[in-house]
Amino acid sequence: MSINIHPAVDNGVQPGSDSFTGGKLYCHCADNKVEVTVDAQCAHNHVCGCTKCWKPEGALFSMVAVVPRDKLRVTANEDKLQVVDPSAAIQRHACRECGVHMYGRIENTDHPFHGLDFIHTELSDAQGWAAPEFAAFVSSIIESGTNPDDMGAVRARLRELGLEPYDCLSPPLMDAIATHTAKAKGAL
Ligand SMILES: N[C@@H](CCC(=O)N[C@@H](CS)C(=O)NCC(=O)O)C(=O)O
Ligand SMILES: [Zn+2]
Ligand SMILES: [Zn+2]
Repeated sequence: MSINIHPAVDNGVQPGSDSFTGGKLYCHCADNKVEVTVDAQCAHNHVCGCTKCWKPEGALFSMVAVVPRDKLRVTANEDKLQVVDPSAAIQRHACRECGVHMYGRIENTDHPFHGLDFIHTELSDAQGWAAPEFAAFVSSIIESGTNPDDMGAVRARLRELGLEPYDCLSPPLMDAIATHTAKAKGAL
């Protein structure tokens, strides 16, 4: 069985550059592409198996990272963007023609990740974006039709690529979310 995790990692994870400061993202339309300009290196890049994140054709996982929202601007064809699911915590702005998700934004100021936008760095031609570090929501690929019997092989392949598999986010990010919640409740 061939396992297509994501085209950006299937031939090995490429390291990012410490001196990288951002680039432009383009949707998949042949013309009048939506263009998003990001003036920052990304953080917490990872592959995500959830059904909500945009995945390229044939990939089991999405690749998604965050940048400060004040470092991201839509610089061309913004009129083609629409929010995929207005009820979701992450408002994913997708091109209505090609379907690619250009950025995800959290508008709830109480959310632990408010202030960060979610991006797919593969939409950029620039080299140097920080590499994916782990695999999130791995079990969720079953919800998109992956045979549960294949999960052992998928997790083994992720480990081979150096992408430790988790069924939610990584422990440091789950700790950051819990810390935010504890502070909001006064427990910390
Ligand atoms: N099992 C669910 C998990 C969805 C999920 O919780 N996704 C995570 C990772 S992207 C999340 O933070 N979602 C928030 C949102 O989509 O707004 C699915 O695959 O649809
Ligand atoms: Zn498009
Ligand atoms: Zn996701």
